[in-house]
Amino acid sequence: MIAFRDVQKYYGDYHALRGISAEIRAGEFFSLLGPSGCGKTTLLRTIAGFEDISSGAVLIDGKDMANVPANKRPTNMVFQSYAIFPHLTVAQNVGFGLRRDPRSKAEKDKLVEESLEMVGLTGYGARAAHALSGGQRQRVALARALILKPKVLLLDEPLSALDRKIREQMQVELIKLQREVGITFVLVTHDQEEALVMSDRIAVMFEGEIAQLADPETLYRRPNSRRVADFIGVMNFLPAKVTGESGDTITAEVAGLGTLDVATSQVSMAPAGDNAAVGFRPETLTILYEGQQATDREAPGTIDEVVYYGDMTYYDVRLDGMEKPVRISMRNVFGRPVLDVGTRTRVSWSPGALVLFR
Ligand SMILES: Nc1ncnc2c1ncn2[C@@H]1O[C@H](COP(=O)(O)OP(=O)(O)OP(=O)(O)O)[C@@H](O)[C@H]1O
Repeated sequence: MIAFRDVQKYYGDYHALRGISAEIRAGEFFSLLGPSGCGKTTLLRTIAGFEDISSGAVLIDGKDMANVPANKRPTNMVFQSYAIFPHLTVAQNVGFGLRRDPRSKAEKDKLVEESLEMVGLTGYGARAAHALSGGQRQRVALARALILKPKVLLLDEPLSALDRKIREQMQVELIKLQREVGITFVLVTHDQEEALVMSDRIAVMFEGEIAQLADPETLYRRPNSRRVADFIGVMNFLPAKVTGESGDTITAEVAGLGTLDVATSQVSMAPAGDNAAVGFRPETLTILYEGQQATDREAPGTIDEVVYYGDMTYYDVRLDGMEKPVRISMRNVFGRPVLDVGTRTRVSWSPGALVLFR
């Protein structure tokens, strides 16, 4: 549907996009995720035609967009600042893009009504746009984009100005909407949780390059570098040394955990650094209570810090012999006490849950 072929973009001397090659499939919810300044907005704008590229190509449906101006592309963009016109009604805002459309007023009114229904604003047409909440305004902006039936909807941090509760609600609504209309959505966000929740696939970007492009689960379970692992959620790292390889097993000496064998499928193929490391997510470790057995391996340690979240508790545990603690998340099941700082404990872990970076 959309293809980037070695896209390079310079702003003067600044190299903002450094050879982007990727494909976005028709009908998918695709996110560009990365820290501020990594080039995700610039990349999104090259799809819309708001940004020229320095070299390479952007194709939509196989057609090179080089000489196609923004208003001739099958795309529409929704911005963070939901630029709607406060002095117009909701219906006038939504129908704005149809003002030069030759269809009759009755037909256009019907389209406006349909679009409002899609975003859950049935009956709001006559309201003044300035009298809407942030979430409602964002819906109006969406309806205004959808009424033009674009093949691709481009979303530039559309939810970042909303309160957490409304943002989470809108995330779910956007996924539903996307499934319903079947349009390709491309979302820019710096919020990893948002990207994980909403996307079919995510491109993680750093400094003008795509570091990894994968579905949410692969990004979370099998990040291809420590940097990606660190950006998506919490990952613990322990220094490791690879001591042997045979067939599809690699043996590593891991600080705090000892010697272990990992399958090559658990080894990330990031560029080799001087030192290897193993990474694991907080929920793959478990604190063992008195009398509890480890499901696989266990290691002794001391609780350094306790952060209580109601439904779960984070424990920072210093494994014996380690200077820095690892973070462990535990679901708070009824009847389980929260352990105190300083408690000696045992940690259950499984070699199958970790990733070896080297
Ligand atoms: N018009 C411009 N002129 C010069 N430099 C620019 C221009 N637009 C963006 N840049 C620079 O290019 C880099 C990428 O910008 P871009 O807006 O794509 O980043 P981003 O990942 O979307 O970040 P943010 O989340 O902060 O918007 C930044 O360092 C930015 O300062």
